[in-house]
Parts: sequence; C-alpha cells; structure tokens
Amino acid sequence: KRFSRSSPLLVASTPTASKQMTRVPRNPNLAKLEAGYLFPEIARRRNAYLEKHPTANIISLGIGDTTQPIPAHVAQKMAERALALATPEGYSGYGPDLGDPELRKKISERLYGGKVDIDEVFVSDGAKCDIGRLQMMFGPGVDIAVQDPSYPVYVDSAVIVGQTGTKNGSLYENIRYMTCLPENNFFPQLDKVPRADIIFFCSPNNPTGAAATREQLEKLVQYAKNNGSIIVYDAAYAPFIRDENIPQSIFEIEGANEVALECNSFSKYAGFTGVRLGWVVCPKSLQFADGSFVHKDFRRIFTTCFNGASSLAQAGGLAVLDDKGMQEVRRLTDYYLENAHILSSAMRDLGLKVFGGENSPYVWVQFPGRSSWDIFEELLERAQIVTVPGSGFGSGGESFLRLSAFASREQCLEAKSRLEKMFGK
Ligand SMILES: Cc1ncc(COP(=O)(O)O)c(CN[C@@H](CCC[C@H](N)C(=O)O)C(=O)O)c1O
Repeated sequence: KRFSRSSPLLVASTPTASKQMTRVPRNPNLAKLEAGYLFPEIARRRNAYLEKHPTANIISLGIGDTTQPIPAHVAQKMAERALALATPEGYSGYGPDLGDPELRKKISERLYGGKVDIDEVFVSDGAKCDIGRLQMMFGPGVDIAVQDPSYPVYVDSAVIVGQTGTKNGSLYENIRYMTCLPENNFFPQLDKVPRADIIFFCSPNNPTGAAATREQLEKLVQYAKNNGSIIVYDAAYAPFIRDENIPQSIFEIEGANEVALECNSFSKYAGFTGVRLGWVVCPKSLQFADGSFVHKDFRRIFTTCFNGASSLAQAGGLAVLDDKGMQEVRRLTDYYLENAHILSSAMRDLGLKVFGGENSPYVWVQFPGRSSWDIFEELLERAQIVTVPGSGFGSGGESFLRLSAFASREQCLEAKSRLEKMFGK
C-alpha cells in the first residue's frame, strides 16, 4: 500500500544537531513530556521487528486504525465532489467556518435527534485535532482529570499547553487520575477524585472497552455540576454501542448541556481515519466562571486556528449520514464487534482475565504482575502480533494489553490460533 505503515519513510528520523545554534528558548512544557507519543513508538517497534525479520507475517491488533473499505456510495459522493471541483460551476474554495450547514444539520438530526442546535455543531478534521484546539482554548490555568488508563492525547496535550507540573514516576503533577480498574468496574469513584476544572471522559472507553451506563453518566454529570467542572466527553466509539442502556451521547443525560461538550469522529463510523472528519458539540449554554460563553471562545479558536474540514471529506460525511450510510456504519461496526468477540473469547478460553470487547472494538486483557511492555514484546516475538501495552495509556494500564479488533476477520482468526499455540492450548 502506498502509505503502508511499515515504509521506512514514515518512521520519523531523529534530527541531527546543526552547527548553527539558534537563540530561541524551547517551550519548557515540551521538555516535561517524557517518552514519545505512544502510537509512533508502537509503529517504530513493529518496523524494527520487520527489519530483523523481513519475511515475518505480522498481524496488527495495535493501533486502532480501520481496515475495511469505505462504503462504495460514500466514496462515490467524495469522487463526485472532487470532479466537481474541476468545473467552473462546481468549484469551491474555503468552506463555511463551522462546516457545511447541511452536514451540521444532519449531524444534529441523525446523531442527536435534533437535541442539539445546528450552531452548536463544529465540523472538524477529527477528534484528536479538536482535543488539541479545546486545550488551546482552556489554556494553562486549568487542571484536568482523566480516566486512568485513557487515550494519551488528554494528558499529553495538557502537558504541552502547560496545565501540569513535571512527571513524578508515571504521574504528572496537577492531573487528577481517576483510576479505572476491574475492582471498580472501570468507572471512577467520583467522591474520591479531587475537583478538576476539566474532566476528560471517554466512553466507550479507549483502552478498557468499558461503556458507561446511563446511571453512571448521571453521576458524572451531577459530579461536574457539584464541582463547577466542564466535561469533555469523547464519544469516538459511540457507533459500537449495542446495549440499550448505554447512552450514545452525554447529551442524553438531563442537564449535560450546562456542564459538558462532546467530541466525536467519523473515523470509526465509516473508516474515515485517513479522510479526516470529526465534530464537536459545544452547547451555547456552557459558561466559564466569569459568565462568558465557552461557545464564543471555541468559535474564536476554531476560526483562528483552523481553516475547516476538507470539502471532500464533508461530502463523504453527508453520505455516511444518509439512510444507506447508516446501514453501512452498522455493518462495518458489527464486523469489528465480531472480531472483538473472537479475540476476547480466545483470550478468555486461555484462562486470561478479559474485559471490554462489547460495545467497543477494544479488548482489555490482564496479565497480573507482568509489565505491559514485556508482554507486548513477547507477543511480537513469539506470535508476530502487534498490540498496545496498557501502561502506554497510564499507570492504571500496567499489566494489561489492549487488542484492537480492526484487523481483517482472517487475521483475527489467525491471531486466535497463534495465541492458542503460544499459551499452549
Ligand atoms: C478516544 C479517541 N478519541 C479520538 C481518537 C482519534 O480520532 P480522530 O481519528 O482524530 O477523529 C482516537 C483514536 N485512537 C486510536 C488511533 C491512535 C492512532 C492515531 N494516530 C491517534 O493518535 O489518534 C487508538 O487508540 O488506537 C481515540 O481512541
């Protein structure tokens, strides 16, 4: 594949010191970031293994990157939009600041049942990018709470914008880590979490696969209200929810529009990880302590630091949200959920403690007393399977391994038999 992850070009080379030293001071926050960002490290280790064993048939259950083709009619719509750009009547340049109004309307109607206003929907180039922009808006003067373990961008972006102190051991000063373990059913004991201004909450959760129930989310919203906090609710895996009692959005909870905003993504809806399309719902009623409106500030950041999602990607998003597209989303996510079931039952049959994999494409496997990176290396060396070490998501992930269910069905079945051989079934 043209952009196969294994091509050496894509593995960042380390810069060499130049003779001419500049006098520009480095951002001191970047110096606080210890290791590199987690996912390029996974790719680096995978490529290093391939260099040593060029004929290895590696199966990737690591980076949560979709593998199934985009639905044909969605690709067709993007192609038509691209061809239209080559015509005088079809050409268009910069789009509307907050996204194609028709797409914003469809997101509101199809995904929120009209519960959110169209002008509360900000169409973007993806949820990860929105997290960065939200952090720019919040600035260095706030403190955050994160589920531990969780998607590394919440903590790393907090360090970069100056919301934290230095790292002591595996924890950054000034971050409230809300431990999520089997013991508390992967939902934090909120009454034991010190107040934080911003609460990053991802459900269905990456990496544990835990999906918060309505009752749990009502507690979370009440906790934020009691503490005057703002929830940044990351619902990137909502399309995997099958359990009726699991809300698809924080805005299904009464009063959430006074304490929460939501980021989401087309990445896992329809394989848009490379197309790049996401959105934020920022309620107009959300206010900062001084009474100013979050919506106003986010709009300022959005329009100042971002020039809008690609018109091609937005054309694709419109097709994803039509009736045919929503059926395709269901088919694709069912496919990945079946993969998750194959992987979770395989690991369970081997006597391992397994979590997640339902309402989520992530399977969370516990190896008590073992280092996550050692298990990662062992699976790579002995079974040529790439996973993600749980400790990469925080100290709460130590001794866990994350398996993603985005590989092909054949690869998941092959991984199952390799794991059975490896663990001696
Ligand atoms: C909870 C959550 N929120 C947002 C995202 C990214 O959404 P986006 O694609 O930007 O709309 C993700 C994607 N995470 C995956 C891909 C990681 C590797 C990608 N390079 C990245 O850094 O996001 C993973 O954990 O394997 C996520 O889990």
